[in-house]
Order: sequence, then C-alpha cells, then structure tokens
Amino acid sequence: MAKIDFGGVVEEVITAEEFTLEKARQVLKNEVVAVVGYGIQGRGQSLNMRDNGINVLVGEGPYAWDQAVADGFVPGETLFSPEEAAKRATIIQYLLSDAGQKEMWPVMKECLQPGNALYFSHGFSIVYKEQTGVIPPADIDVILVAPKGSGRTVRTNFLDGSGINSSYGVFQDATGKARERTLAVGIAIGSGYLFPTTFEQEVYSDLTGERGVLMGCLAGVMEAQYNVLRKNGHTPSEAFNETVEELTQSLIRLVAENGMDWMYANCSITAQRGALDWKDRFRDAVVPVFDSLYESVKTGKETQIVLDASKDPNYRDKLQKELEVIHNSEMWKAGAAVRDLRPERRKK
Ligand SMILES: NC(=O)C1=CN([C@@H]2O[C@H](COP(=O)(O)OP(=O)(O)OC[C@H]3O[C@@H](n4cnc5c(N)ncnc54)[C@H](O)[C@@H]3O)[C@@H](O)[C@H]2O)C=CC1
Ligand SMILES: CC(=O)[C@](C)(O)C(=O)O
Ligand SMILES: [Mg+2]
Ligand SMILES: [Mg+2]
Repeated sequence: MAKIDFGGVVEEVITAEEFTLEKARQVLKNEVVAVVGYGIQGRGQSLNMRDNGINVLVGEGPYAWDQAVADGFVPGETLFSPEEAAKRATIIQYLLSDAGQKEMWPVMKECLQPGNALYFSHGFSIVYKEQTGVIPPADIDVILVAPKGSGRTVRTNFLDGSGINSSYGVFQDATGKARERTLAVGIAIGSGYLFPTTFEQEVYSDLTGERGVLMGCLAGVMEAQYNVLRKNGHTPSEAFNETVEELTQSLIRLVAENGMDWMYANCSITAQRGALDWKDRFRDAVVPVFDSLYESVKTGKETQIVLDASKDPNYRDKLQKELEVIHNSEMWKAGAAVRDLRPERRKK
C-alpha cells in the first residue's frame, strides 16, 4: 500500500504496480463475475475485465442486449438475463441505473448465495436504503469500486493504456476476503490506482461533484458568461471561443498537466492579475449554492428527485428533449461550428 501525501494529509492508496493485474487474476481465478446492467459503466467494466482475462458474464434485458451481442457476448454462454447471470456468478456487479437497482432489488436479492460479493460503482442504493430498500443479506460481501469518470472513458482510457482512478470501499465483509476481492476487481476493470472511501463518502462527494463543478455548475457558468458576451454585442464565435473552446483546447489542459498555478504561470500578466482578483469573488458568490447542494445531497432530497424522475415512463424522451434544447441553442450550435473548424478536424 502506497502512503501518499495529498497536500499534507497522508492517505493509503493502492496502485496497479503494487496490486498487479497478475495478482488480480490470481484472486479472481475461481470467481465468476456477472456484470448486471450493460449500460455506460457495465459495458466499459465488462469489456476491460474480459480483455484482462477475467471470467465475465453479462446480465442484461432487452435494453442493451443487442449491444452486448455486438460486443461479442454470446447468449446462453456469456450473456444472460440479469437473474440468470447473477445466479451463475460469485461476484455480482450491480450496474443497473441507480433507479433500476431499486426496481430490480426484490428479484436480485433472491439470486444471491452466501459468500457472494455484491459490487456497486456508487454508494447510492446502500446509503439511501430507506428510499431504495436495498438491504443485502448478512452472509455476502458488499463492496464498491467507483471509477471517477464516465464508463465511456473507463473503456477508452483502457484502450489507450492510460487507465482511470477509482475509489474503493467495503460496506460488509462476510467472507473475510471482501477487501481483496474489491481490489482485484478494481484493478481488473482498469483502475490505475484506487483510493479508499466509504459508501457514504463516495455518494455524497459524487452527487455533489456531478451537480457542481463537473457538470451542473460548469454548464451554468458557461451559459452565464456566453449570454453576457452576446448581450454586449459579441459574435457567437467570439463568445464561444472565449468561454468554452479556449478552456477545453488550451487552458484546462495546462491545469490537467501541472496544476492551476501552471495555467496561471503560462498566461499574460494581464490575465493573471485580473483572474486572481476575480477568482475569490466567484468563489464567495457560489459558496451558498454549494452549501445548499451538499445539504440536498445529504438529506436524500437529490436521491428522491432521481428516483421519482426515473419512474416516469417518458423519462428518456423528456431527457432527449432537454438535451436537444442544449444541442439546438445558439451557444452549442456555435460550438459545433467552432469544433469543425479545429485545424486537425479540417485536415480530414
Ligand atoms: N454512467 C457512468 O459513467 C457512471 C455511473 N456510475 C454508476 O454506475 C451504475 C450504473 O450506471 P450507468 O452505467 O450510468 O447506467 P445506465 O443508465 O447506462 O443503465 C444501465 C442499465 O440499467 C438498466 N436500466 C436503465 N434504466 C432503467 C430503469 N429505469 N429501470 C430498470 N432498469 C434500467 C438497463 O438494463 C441499462 O442497460 C450506477 O450506480 C451509476 O451511478 C458510476 C460512475 C460513472
Ligand atoms: C461520470 C461520473 O462519475 C458521474 C458524473 O458521477 C456519473 O456519471 O454519475
Ligand atoms: Mg462520479
Ligand atoms: Mg455519479
């Protein structure tokens, strides 16, 4: 276990160099892993495990059955209904959508055998058990590996050799092997390192992060700035370039490469001075929003919103419409035009 100093706080992380793929294969050699739910995470994780030589079954309904077949899973051999896959496995990766996990739980519960491991990639079902009803029997392991990125990236990073970071946790250790099983699966799905968490810390931070800086806040502040520029007479190309394109094509890459100060260090004095002054104003302005977001996560209000929305049979159609509004907005149509003009795309 590597002890790593994260800005003065020492944490123990598991790297793929310490817990090697060879070791993961050894730990999992007598296990059958069923990935129940061939969605965004299920697909990425099962393909990576299969490529890593793990014995993987997929459990899926009509929703993504054809995709699983197209990816080489064979009906009756490596592809089954969710119940059948779960019954045949020793480690059950429960990767239905969070609302789907609640819905299917009465059936799934009956498929679990003593000594199985029930695996999640989110603390949602377990932590909000009053709302989901997901209460596993005492004689199984309940474990978590939560990749910190989209399932799409879990796969593409695996294919380009870079990997993804994941958090891991054990909620219930019935076999005495829960931790080892967790780490083995974590490495097998393509994690470059695994940092420790609990189901509760994972779900609180994840729900906050995606509603906040990673997705909701990011989209909101981009819209706000774009609209102000447009209101003041700037063209769409200018407003989009100054709000999104320069970020994704230049500045955030510098942050990813070497940190925030590196990005500042590589911009003009003019930009540095102004941005450093404005940074604190923006931070202070959004603190109340983030406080109320965290509260809404902790109290289960966000959970209820997700569960209620997913119950609507028209949810996917409604989502499609919401995404179309974004897609068809001037800002994101301008974005499409700007992306097509990137030198490397024009060369094709
Ligand atoms: N999407 C992502 O990249 C990430 C997802 N996670 C977690 O991984 C788990 C799986 O999430 P996703 O891959 O996004 O799931 P998803 O939305 O892609 O759905 C996975 C499967 O769930 C079933 N399903 C979907 N909606 C359903 C419904 N309303 N009722 C019954 N079944 C339904 C379908 O069989 C589908 O193939 C969740 O716990 C999620 O929070 C964690 C990290 C990132
Ligand atoms: C990709 C990820 O980890 C998210 C944003 O938390 C999610 O899709 O739930
Ligand atoms: Mg996440
Ligand atoms: Mg999430």
